[in-house]
Amino acid sequence: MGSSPNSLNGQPPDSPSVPAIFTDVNVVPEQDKNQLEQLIANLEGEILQLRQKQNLFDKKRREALNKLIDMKGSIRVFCRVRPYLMKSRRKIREPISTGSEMIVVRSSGIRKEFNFDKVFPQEASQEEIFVEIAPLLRSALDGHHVSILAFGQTGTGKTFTMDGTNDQIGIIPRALEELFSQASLDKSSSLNFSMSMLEVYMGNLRDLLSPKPPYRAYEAATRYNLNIQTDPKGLVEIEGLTEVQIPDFGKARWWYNKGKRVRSTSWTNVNEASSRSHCLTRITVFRRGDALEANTEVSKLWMVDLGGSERLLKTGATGQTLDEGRAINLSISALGDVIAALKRKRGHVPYRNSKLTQILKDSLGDGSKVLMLVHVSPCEEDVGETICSLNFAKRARAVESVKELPEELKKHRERRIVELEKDMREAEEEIQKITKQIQKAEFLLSENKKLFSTPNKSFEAAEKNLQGPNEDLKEVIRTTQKSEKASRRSVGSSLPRFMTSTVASRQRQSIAEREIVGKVTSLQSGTRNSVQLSGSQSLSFSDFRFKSIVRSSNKKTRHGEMNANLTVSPKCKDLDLKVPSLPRSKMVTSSDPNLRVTLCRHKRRMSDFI
Ligand SMILES: Nc1ncnc2c1ncn2[C@@H]1O[C@H](COP(=O)(O)OP(=O)(O)OP(=O)(O)O)[C@@H](O)[C@H]1O
Repeated sequence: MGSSPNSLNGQPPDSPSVPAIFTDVNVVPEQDKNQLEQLIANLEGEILQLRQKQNLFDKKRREALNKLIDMKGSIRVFCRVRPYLMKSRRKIREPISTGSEMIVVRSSGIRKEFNFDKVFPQEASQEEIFVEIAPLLRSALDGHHVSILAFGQTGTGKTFTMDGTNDQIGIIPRALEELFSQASLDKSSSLNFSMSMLEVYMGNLRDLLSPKPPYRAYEAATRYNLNIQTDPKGLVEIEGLTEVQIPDFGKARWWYNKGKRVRSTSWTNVNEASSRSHCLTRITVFRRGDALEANTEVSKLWMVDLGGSERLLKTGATGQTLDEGRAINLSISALGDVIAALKRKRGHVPYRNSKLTQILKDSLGDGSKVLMLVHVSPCEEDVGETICSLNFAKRARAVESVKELPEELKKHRERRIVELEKDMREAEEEIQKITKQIQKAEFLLSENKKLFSTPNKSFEAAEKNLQGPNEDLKEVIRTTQKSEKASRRSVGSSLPRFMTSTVASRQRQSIAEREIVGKVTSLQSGTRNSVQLSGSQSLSFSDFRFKSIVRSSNKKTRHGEMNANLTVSPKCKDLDLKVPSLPRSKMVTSSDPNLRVTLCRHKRRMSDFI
């Protein structure tokens, strides 16, 4: 799930295809190798330090998010009003009106007001709902158990919210995608996921992902009655439940669709495709820190589409459908009791009253985050059901709701929330910055390692290899040699005065060097201008070979025969020359804290070029 060590900003750096002919020219003498070795060790140390810093900020971010969610309430309740459907009878005076955290039901002279953490009106999009869910997913990735439960009257849009349609994707498929996308950004730990899906149908558990055994009826194969076990630590496990590894979003989506197809649906008078059971999707998150904190944390994310609560008389249910309805209602009421007991911090929490609450036992209590999404219909004829559902949701909501807090405490709470949000943002920004620095350092490290492993052949030997058909490349190297010989007199302190550089030439040279450093830095940050060299392959303007190659290539450019491997920017031809070869004493290093790239230039022995 991490990116390649050489990648910059998650992108593999552009590495030029280095012709073998140039590889042989890359000669690293012994003394340079020692220096290179030191450089590699420094970079490794830097990476280690940066990782430690990254872990620290990640811890800060996790703590801030956790406090933030707890401050907002670890059991939160959202309400969503379904839009009118084609078949709905619409009255001029609508019974439901909404505010951002309030819903009012008016009918036959009664007026009831309910407050929730968030109320989504009829026109709310799937995206708007998901935005509010996303922090909980982050919390699950951080190691907390999270449960997202959709409930409400039959036909009010629970399945629409949780699963959605092809063009209006719901919470579960979005969450799957988001988990993988967040995991790919998380460089401080490695995250792996597995998935299970089950259905609680008439008090029995059915594995929705169980493999289809040959020679067996499908129904029989899936109608397992699974046992729920609780280990001494209080962790719940469902015996024999299929758990599949999901390495990527595509696989996750595939398994999810498979489980969905098995879910039982049957016909009632209220909803054409009514869910007759509770459908539970569990994503288990395995979070493993880096070597510094190597333990694996396991957390569960439950996304539950509860069966429709309904007045059984109204649905016209009889026989099995009536029993299904009763079972659904019983377990929803048991869930309400559990949440009420948790909220009142009662010693006894009645988990055992239903299979649903037994399954969710370890994901509803202390340290877990619970989000209940109550769904209601906008229609007049459903007002009774709507009030029932809203009363249930109200019971589930935290007692210490913000409305009931004294003004002073409310203000303090709001201030604290702003502070925590700021802390979280700052920590996230730092993490991003450090991640980029690590990527750069890793890139430099790998480049220098490549340089280190370059075979130590002589330049003459390299020249012997110049037998290939590429005359342009040969020409570049020959010109380089000639030019180096010719200009070696200009280097060194023993040069006659008239041959030393003028003020103007020194200025030109220093501008040129600065620009090269700039080019390399921009390459490190993943921006590909016309620079085709990796960091350690850049040439300094003062390098003889560089100058001569520039001259040679410029000449060629003028004649329109530029070598395909050489690119010259129209703006600054000399400085943008890209040669996919590696001058022997050019190493790329970085200086902490900003990992600024500098070219480590070395004095050359003149014999190197003869
Ligand atoms: N927000 C919405 N926007 C558009 N259509 C919606 C919305 N909510 C629900 N619907 C539509 O209403 C119908 C019933 O929705 P859905 O099946 O999701 O209800 P449900 O609560 O899951 O029902 P049941 O409990 O019987 O399974 C579907 O046709 C669905 O597409």
